[in-house]
Amino acid sequence: MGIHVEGVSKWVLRDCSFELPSGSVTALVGANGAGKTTLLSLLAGLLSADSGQVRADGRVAFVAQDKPLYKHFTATDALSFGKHTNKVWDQERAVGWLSRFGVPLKRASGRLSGGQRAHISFAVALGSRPDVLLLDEPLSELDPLVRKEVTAALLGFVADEGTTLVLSTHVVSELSGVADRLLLLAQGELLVSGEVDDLLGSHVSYVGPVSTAAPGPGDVVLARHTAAQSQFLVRTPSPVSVAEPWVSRPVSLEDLVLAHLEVAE
Ligand SMILES: Nc1ncnc2c1ncn2[C@@H]1O[C@H](COP(=O)(O)OP(=O)(O)OP(=O)(O)O)[C@@H](O)[C@H]1O
Repeated sequence: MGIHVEGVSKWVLRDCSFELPSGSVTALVGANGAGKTTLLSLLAGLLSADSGQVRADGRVAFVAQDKPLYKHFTATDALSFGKHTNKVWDQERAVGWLSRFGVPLKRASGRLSGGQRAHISFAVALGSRPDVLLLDEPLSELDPLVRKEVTAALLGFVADEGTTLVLSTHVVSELSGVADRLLLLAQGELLVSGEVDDLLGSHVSYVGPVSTAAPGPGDVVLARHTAAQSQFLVRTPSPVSVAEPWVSRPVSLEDLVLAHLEVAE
């Protein structure tokens, strides 16, 4: 149960095409206003495309960025709502999530913390046993330890049930080891798309003496110069070793994302 998107355009989004296989974990990154929520809303079927096609196979659940909940609803009410509005419902899983994270079941959500409300949204989404789970900045309300636990739990669903996960985030430092695919949006355009391993294998950083040109082949994504040295982050299908005094270094996912975002600014 994957996602297929072809030539989709909507307001700021222009001609986005990509495919996400079943059981993949995709990080959707981009600056504020790049179009992440718009793209997730299209995938969730909450918006329709002006042109192009979106196909998400199976049941889709979407946890919106602001995690909207009726403020008088308790967690129990929210699960009851989930049960009555979804064809498939797994009460045990939904309740299990809330008890794992210690969310009071009988307190109105208006009197819960942002993190506790986020857990109610997760519980409702997971209770619907989605094949495709779309999360818009899911971790933003959570403390660092809980972020780790939530991420591990979500990856558990991917591993155990082949759930296809797409999550937008600004916290690029936490993507490594989580996402196996990347979608990077800049001003509505899909600037980078693909498997993380392929992308890391096709980017390299060259560091050496001050120079106006990179010492090896490829498209320069970002160049930085100090008084003493130059550094080029380059995209190339096959990184080569460079002659001394230059050194080539592998690029981390964070470096790669930040470089593309910085250039797109
Ligand atoms: N209902 C709408 N009608 C027209 N334009 C919209 C609408 N909603 C959002 N936009 C515009 O679309 C652009 C992309 O917004 P979107 O919310 O998708 O960005 P985002 O990448 O999720 O940003 P952020 O990281 O700040 O949440 C913005 O310029 C925004 O003003």
